[in-house]
Amino acid sequence: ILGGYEARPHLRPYMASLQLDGQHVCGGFLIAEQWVLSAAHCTEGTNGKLFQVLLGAHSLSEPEPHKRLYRVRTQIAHPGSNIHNNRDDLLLLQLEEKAELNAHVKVLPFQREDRDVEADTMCEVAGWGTITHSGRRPDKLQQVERPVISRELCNHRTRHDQTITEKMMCTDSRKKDTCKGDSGGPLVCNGVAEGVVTAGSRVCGNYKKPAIYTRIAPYAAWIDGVMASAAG
Ligand SMILES: CC(C)CC(=O)Nc1cccc(-c2cccc(CN)c2)c1
Repeated sequence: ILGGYEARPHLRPYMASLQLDGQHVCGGFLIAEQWVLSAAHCTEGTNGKLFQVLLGAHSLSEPEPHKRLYRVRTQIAHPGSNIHNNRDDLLLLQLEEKAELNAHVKVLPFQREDRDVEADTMCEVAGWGTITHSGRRPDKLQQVERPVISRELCNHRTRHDQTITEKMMCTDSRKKDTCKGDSGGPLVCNGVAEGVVTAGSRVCGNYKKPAIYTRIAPYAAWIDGVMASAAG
């Protein structure tokens, strides 16, 4: 997160850190006791290795009472996701066991009504992604408030030039923005997860490249289907 600030500890008990060999790679969030939603592009370069999911954390390094690392039973990328564009950039992770829910570990409801969030709506996004252009990584969860911008503006020739589909949404990226390692985290508007951070043009803090999110509502049926079929 560029231009943000340290989150109040455990005010976002749904936040997950997707880790490989103890290193934070991407964000994610708890959508059910045994399921985390993140971004498919986070699996780039992992050579099919499974993530581990850290829940209940504020600091990535310090011991905290409700912090717990979960193994992943299965990772399911949306069948439409690919490395060439940001379309269908969603990843579902089934934990080896149900997460122990408590004050620091909670499920975040996601939007199921497929209607655009109005432009200028202030939303918030949090993550352990880089906090400087030089790529400094924070130890503690950061957050920032960002206004939604219209798809029309986001699709302008000088911005993302007609690549933003009706299954995506954008927020202003002037100075305050998502950045590397924030992918997979939720864009929360009025307490509901409306979007999942995607890398887009992999540029941060430049108003010409607004932040892009995969809207969740259009994928509610896919998410429910995967969770139901894996329920076993
Ligand atoms: C395996 C993945 C971590 C690879 C990756 O995502 N790289 C990468 C590099 C630079 C910026 C970003 C990035 C992320 C989220 C939002 C934005 C733009 N606001 C950029 C993402």
